[in-house]
Amino acid sequence: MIRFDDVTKVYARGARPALDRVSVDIERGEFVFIVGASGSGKSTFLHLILREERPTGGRVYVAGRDLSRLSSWKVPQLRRGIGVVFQDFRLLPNKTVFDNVAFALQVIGEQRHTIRLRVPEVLELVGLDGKEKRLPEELSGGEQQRVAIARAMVNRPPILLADEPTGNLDPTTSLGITRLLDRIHRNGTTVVMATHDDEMVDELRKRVIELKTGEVVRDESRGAYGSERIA
Ligand SMILES: Nc1ncnc2c1ncn2[C@@H]1O[C@H](COP(=O)(O)OP(=O)(O)OP(=O)(O)O)[C@@H](O)[C@H]1O
Repeated sequence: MIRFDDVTKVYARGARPALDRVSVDIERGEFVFIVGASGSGKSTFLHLILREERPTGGRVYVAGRDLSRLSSWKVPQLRRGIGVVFQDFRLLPNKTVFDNVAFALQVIGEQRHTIRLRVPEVLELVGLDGKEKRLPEELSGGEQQRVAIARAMVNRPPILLADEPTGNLDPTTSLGITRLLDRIHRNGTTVVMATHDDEMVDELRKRVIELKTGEVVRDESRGAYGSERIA
């Protein structure tokens, strides 16, 4: 589903690579944690999948498409197939829960009856039914993140990228969010989650790819957050 073939990313001439000859294959339907210290290249990894950045060397493939050969006018189509969730939720503050999620369908020109059907469906999936009319400020952090996940999933993308989705949440709330991402994964979505959240990684025991100064130093199928913690 996602393939990095010897990918290097250098942002500024002379700077140390943010990613250094990374080769990784993520199958359709996998759940993968990307871990590593701050600055190790996790966000860069996600930006390359979205073609928000382009590699300096090597190739990135998403759903069989070589992103280096993708015309600019096809980038929106690529991104439509990828839901994205961020640490800071990024909700529209003056729109209700329903409208925040509906907006993702409106911008791609979905019809009103599709929107009326899909939004309640996805809000139920994330456990927010009954809160459609609230504004983001009337929700807890965990609920706001659920809205963001609903917005990312309402278009039914085959891939979900999450960049530190539990970074602003307490441990109990984080666990709920991570379990929700796991449920989405079990429904068939390929999930890639960059995180510092050791408890989440240890709880779920999914594939773990660890980056260190841009290099893959570990890739385990049922990994823990830190390699030293593996029995
Ligand atoms: N737009 C940019 N321009 C220049 N350098 C950048 C840019 N984005 C990231 N970098 C550099 O690339 C390296 C990797 O950054 P990246 O954001 O991918 O790491 P990260 O693992 O996501 O970090 P964090 O956990 O703090 O979010 C860092 O040295 C960073 O300073």
